[in-house]
Amino acid sequence: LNFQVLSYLGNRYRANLIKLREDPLFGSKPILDEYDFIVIGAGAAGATVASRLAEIPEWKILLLEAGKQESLATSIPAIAHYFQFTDYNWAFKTEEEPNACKGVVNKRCVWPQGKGLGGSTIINNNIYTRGNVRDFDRWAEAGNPGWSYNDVLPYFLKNEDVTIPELKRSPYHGVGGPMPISYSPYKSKLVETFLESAPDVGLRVVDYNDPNSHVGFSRIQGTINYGRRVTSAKAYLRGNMTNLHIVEGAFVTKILIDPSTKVAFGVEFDKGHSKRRVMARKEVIVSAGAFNSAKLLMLSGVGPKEHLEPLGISTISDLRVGDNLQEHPSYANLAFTINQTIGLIPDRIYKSGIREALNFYDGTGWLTTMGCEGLGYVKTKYNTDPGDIPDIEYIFVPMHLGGEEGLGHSILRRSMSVPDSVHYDLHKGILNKDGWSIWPMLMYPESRGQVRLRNSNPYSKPMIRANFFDKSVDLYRIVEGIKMVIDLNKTPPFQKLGSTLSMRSVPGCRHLQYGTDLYWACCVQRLTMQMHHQCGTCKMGPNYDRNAVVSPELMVYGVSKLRVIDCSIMPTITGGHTVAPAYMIGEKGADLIKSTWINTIKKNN
Ligand SMILES: Cc1cc2nc3c(=O)[nH]c(=O)nc-3n(C[C@H](O)[C@H](O)[C@H](O)COP(=O)(O)OP(=O)(O)OC[C@H]3O[C@@H](n4cnc5c(N)ncnc54)[C@H](O)[C@@H]3O)c2cc1C
Repeated sequence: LNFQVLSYLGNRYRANLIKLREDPLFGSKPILDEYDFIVIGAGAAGATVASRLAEIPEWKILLLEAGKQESLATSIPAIAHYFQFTDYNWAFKTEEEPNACKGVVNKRCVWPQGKGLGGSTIINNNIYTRGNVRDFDRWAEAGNPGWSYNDVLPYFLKNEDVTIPELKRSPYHGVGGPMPISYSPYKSKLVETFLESAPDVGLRVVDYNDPNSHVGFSRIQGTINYGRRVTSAKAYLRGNMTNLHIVEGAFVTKILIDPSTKVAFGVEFDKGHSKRRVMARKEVIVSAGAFNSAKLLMLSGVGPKEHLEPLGISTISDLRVGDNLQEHPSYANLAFTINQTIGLIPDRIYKSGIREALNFYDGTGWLTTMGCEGLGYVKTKYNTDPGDIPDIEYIFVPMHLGGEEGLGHSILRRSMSVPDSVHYDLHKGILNKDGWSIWPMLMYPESRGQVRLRNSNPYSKPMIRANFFDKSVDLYRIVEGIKMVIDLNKTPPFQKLGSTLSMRSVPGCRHLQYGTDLYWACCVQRLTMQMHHQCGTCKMGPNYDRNAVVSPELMVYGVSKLRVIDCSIMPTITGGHTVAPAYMIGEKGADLIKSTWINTIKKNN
């Protein structure tokens, strides 16, 4: 019976694989010498662009992806963090930071980015949030026509297929798009407590993706279907598009740009042990994510001249590539314990592994959880905006970091690079005890970081300076968020569970009085936690913006036939997690390309 079940699962998995070119397993066609469009990177934005371009049957499109296909295991939302320890992760790290990451392993914060057909959507946490109306209106006000909230809303809707019954009729949700949006089938009792506590702090339960109700608490809308992860590859690349050639294991090392005409005409990439060149008749599109898009442009001569020339790279267009890096820092070490066994304790759940596997097969059970279950959008005392614009996001997790001992051993906190000694000291006495945490995430950082080449070798990882808390208000907004979470714990719904804050202080901050602003600031600076929402490194802006890398049409300044379409184009980070905006950017980017070339075709006729 077991054999039959396994071979059934194996066959189903194989039937779902994307057919690749030049792969002996699939006996498919060779890569051509020339395409109309070459898209680099099959992540959230790249897969979207490539599949939308393939809607034009006369066009031939090549999608190059450095990583491999997802697997049956990566479709399990609950174990997302494990894949950060596999080759589905580019596994970047910050340099030593002046104001952050001081207590993590080697004082360098880990910075994952997904690698494979699906990009970061293979390893992300499936949280689907779009951000605030003002985020996009500000992009437009900064000289980017076509990017206001009203302009981009149709692209959010085009991506979405909401299956949450109460949201299906909302004009702010899409039905029938490639990306299913649902709640996780698994719901802990603790998330109900979180939602019940909203009125006690003057808030409502809202749909945070409705532009009229951002501030409030909610369950998490997720990019999942029947409890399974849906990646950009699953959503966009499974169709039978014969004009779209998809190649995995293709590491792009350079964009080919004619130095005299400044026209992009192809790419160079490594596949297996061979170096390849493929030409683009119409455009090259860079969708390699905020670190690798910046890196690839710089390797190809597009970037700050003062940085490129000493590395021996001649500058084709002197642009501020790699500046303006933004991210959402947070703090994940608040631990509350409760007196009931209703938390998510991996050890307890893994011990009923067979039952959970069968549940997952039916699209139910613990394995379908995203780990975090609720979001709260709140305003701190630093937020003077009269509108519906929060400055801190609460990420509600029905477990504290001390809850993952035993089976499934400390994967979550290892993914945050918290050293063993700190972890066991901080969670002494509460290991594997039921409880919860809220991670307060800074929504609009004022500090800006930077990405630079380490050298001119395409295989070297870029230098990343996050520069967290360069502006101290960023730090103190998180501190306010922490204090507000501690107050939330005093509300009746949490108190009914005997919820208690663990007051063991963080090693390295014990010289400060527990609970003061200085103490919490020290904790955040030592155990800085990140959301992996890197963006902004190829900033979109008008031609008079000296820091802009791409135009509002996403064309790289100073080079023709070259666009960047991914999170790196964001002028400012959105107020929420970034995958929904990445899909929106991909959808809109594809339309911008179509409007350029379809109009040209018409004009020529
Ligand atoms: C661990 C983690 C958790 C996250 N959780 C959430 C969440 O819950 N909700 C949310 O909204 N957002 C989340 N995010 C962020 C979100 O997934 C990203 O913002 C989004 O996927 C970015 O899309 P992108 O297209 O810009 O880049 P990516 O999706 O990262 O895609 C870039 C692709 O380009 C490929 N590539 C790079 N360089 C090359 C090269 N030289 N040659 C060929 N291919 C190349 C990469 O392998 C990758 O496949 C998370 C991210 C991570 C890493």
